[in-house]
Amino acid sequence: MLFLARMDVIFPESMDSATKADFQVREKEYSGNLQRQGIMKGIWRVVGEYANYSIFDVDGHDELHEILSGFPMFPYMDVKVTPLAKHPNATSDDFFAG
Ligand SMILES: O=C(O)CC1=CCC(=O)O1
Repeated sequence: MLFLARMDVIFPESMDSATKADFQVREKEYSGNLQRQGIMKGIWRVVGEYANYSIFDVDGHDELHEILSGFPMFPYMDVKVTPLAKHPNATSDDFFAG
């Protein structure tokens, strides 16, 4: 099942830059592992915002929740999830093949 997630990162103003940098390193590692496993199909920056759109291919809601809540930045993220179904006019089955 495919899901589109928008993640907005909101760090508290009081958080120092070293702590932010540490979150970014750990986030990249966690995210990279998911991408290498094919669970996270892609991630895009929202232009001009500290936010991203990502696509996840998971078995269901519980797995997605577990994955999202495992992101190191999860406590500082506002996450909105949209379930995706195949569009009848889609010319490619790529995302649905796996
Ligand atoms: O958008 C960001 O920088 C935060 C983030 C969430 C998942 C990821 O890889 O980065």
